Amino acid sequence: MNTSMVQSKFLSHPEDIGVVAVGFSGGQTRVATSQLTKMAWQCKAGVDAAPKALIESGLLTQLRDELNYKLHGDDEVHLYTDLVPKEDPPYRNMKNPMAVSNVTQKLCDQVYSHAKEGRLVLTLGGDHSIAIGTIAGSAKAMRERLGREIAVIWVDAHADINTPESSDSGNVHGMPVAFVTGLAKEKKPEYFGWLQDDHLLSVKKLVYIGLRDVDPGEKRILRENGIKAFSMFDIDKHGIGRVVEMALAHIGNDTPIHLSFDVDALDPMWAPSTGTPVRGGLTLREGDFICESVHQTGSLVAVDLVEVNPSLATDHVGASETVRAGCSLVRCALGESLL
Ligand SMILES: NC(=[NH2+])NCCC[C@H](N)C(=O)O
Ligand SMILES: [Mn+2]
Ligand SMILES: [Mn+2]
Repeated sequence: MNTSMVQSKFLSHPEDIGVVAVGFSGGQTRVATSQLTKMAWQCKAGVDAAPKALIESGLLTQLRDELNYKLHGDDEVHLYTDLVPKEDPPYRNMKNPMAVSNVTQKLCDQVYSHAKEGRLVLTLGGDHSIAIGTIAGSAKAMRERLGREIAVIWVDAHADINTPESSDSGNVHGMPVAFVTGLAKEKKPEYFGWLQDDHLLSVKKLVYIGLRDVDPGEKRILRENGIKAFSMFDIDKHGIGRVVEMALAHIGNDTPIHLSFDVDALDPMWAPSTGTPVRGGLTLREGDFICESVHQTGSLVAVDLVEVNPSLATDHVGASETVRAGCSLVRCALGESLL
């Protein structure tokens, strides 16, 4: 491999990647294009569009042929339509709660089974609710394999740490961090009650980068739990280099890192085709730099790329630019740009 400069600390097969492609968007209900009926997101053409577009634009081929990784798992995209119940009324204010719970539970198993083999796991989403499954799977595998907790670097315009009660939208893609940290609790297995202690992430091991659209309730949660967060203000003030350095220092160098990258962390100039764009974001280079820096630690064990949604662009340039940006982020996290 041409990434041999970086020694992986926590992977027993650093040249192997477990790929999970999940075209699921039940964690968000905002649909910008056609007039859809209430539950029609299930069968909406293009729900599977993100992973498919990323794969069709050559991402996996590049990882295989240019970065010399051995890929395991998905060349095709899971839609998990079999896991979506016919009736799925709101529960504790959450929309599509059973569908999201079922899909993330299934994803947790998939991520876990790659991670326990000592592979890096790459998940191509889907909306950010899927991180409930990917982080739960990583956390459990690292506890079992290494007896270690994981850290999460969450790169996003949003904190996604609403509890069902603090959320205004009821969209579960705004809640994944609350569930995986145990700040949102639920006993019923069909509503995320399947999350056990060994699936959870400590709030001390969580770091945000890129925040700029945080709900008042979320600000309170961040403050009350002393969660480390670098907003766009911090990036303007210190520069991206210093911010990433501080984020990594917070985690320490003996902790496996799960990178969860929401493409809406990037400014809409680079990634317009996403469900909840917010102006004033990261440049593509700043996004790539975060990924490169995390790669360089040798601690990376999992990457999520989420919220790429080609069907939301007003023109195909916007869609393909967003896909291109997403591919770039993933390749940087996997060591492409190091000489
Ligand atoms: N993954 C995302 N794009 N999340 C956006 C969340 C927006 C808002 N905070 C909410 O709770 O609904
Ligand atoms: Mn976001
Ligand atoms: Mn997000």
